[in-house]
Amino acid sequence: MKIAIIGTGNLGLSIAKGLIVNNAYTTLYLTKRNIESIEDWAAYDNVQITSNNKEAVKNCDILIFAVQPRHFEGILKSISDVLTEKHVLISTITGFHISHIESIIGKQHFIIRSMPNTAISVGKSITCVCGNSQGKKRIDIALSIFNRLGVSVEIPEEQMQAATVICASGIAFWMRLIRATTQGAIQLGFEAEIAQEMAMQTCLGAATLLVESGNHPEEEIDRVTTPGGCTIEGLNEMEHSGLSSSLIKGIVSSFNKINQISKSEL
Ligand SMILES: NC(=O)C1=CN([C@@H]2O[C@H](COP(=O)(O)OP(=O)(O)OC[C@H]3O[C@@H](n4cnc5c(N)ncnc54)[C@H](O)[C@@H]3O)[C@@H](O)[C@H]2O)C=CC1
Ligand SMILES: O=C(O)[C@@H]1CCC=N1
Repeated sequence: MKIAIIGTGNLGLSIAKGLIVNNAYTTLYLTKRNIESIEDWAAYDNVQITSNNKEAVKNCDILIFAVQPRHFEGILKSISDVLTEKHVLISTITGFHISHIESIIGKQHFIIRSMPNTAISVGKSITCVCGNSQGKKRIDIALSIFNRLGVSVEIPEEQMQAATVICASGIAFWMRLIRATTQGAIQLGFEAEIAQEMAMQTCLGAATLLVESGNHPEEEIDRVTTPGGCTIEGLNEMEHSGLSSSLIKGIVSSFNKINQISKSEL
């Protein structure tokens, strides 16, 4: 697979790392306006670095766009004359609707909208995808790329904003929970390093329990909460302080914001 990542910033570089570690390309082009910070990546086999998007498009079949929303339209216009029927376009751009992409380059192209997260760099992204009517014919290509870099699911485009909050912003939400747990552990007397190790591994253990058992979280909670014990004491105190409620309110705020951003992109 000849893959170009157009816009190699935070997300683009995470995708590049995932592709390189998993050996999931034959040729990989990484583009950026100022390539200085990514030049070292040219040391990997068959990785080309350029600021010339058209060159990357001409030499690749799969185009993954990871630029800020405000830059996307201009980039699409600038490459539209070199797009051909071989190209599959995969956008990761938040709030940028497929109809908007079609209005710039036409409906005839294979267009896929995706929402990965930065854990794609370690092969652990949950990536949601959807396509235009042409793109649906190539959705398997997108799913197979993203399945090598984690788990992917096809969802209706209407749910893409919600998926962005839960899956992409979700990385930041879970990081904050891990950090707060670490701070609690430090207060209980652990050194920062071991405190973070304990918080991370417990988080990983909890998620793995659910992934592997298919159980509901409350079933696993019941196994931990000894009647009259310390776990239920702590959990109830967290809930009195609004743990679940504050998480849900944060998710809804994030969703409202993404809808606002998305409207201004239309
Ligand atoms: N960061 C994240 O966790 C996620 C980001 N997204 C979306 O991915 C997109 C990129 O986000 P980030 O990586 O965080 O942004 P970023 O600002 O770190 O990266 C964007 C990159 O695009 C480059 N760029 C700008 N104009 C260009 C051009 N004409 N040609 C080539 N490269 C150009 C910039 O130099 C920059 O390196 C955004 O639309 C964002 O909404 C989606 C899911 C997760
Ligand atoms: O915060 C943002 O707006 C983008 C979308 C999801 C992750 N980063």
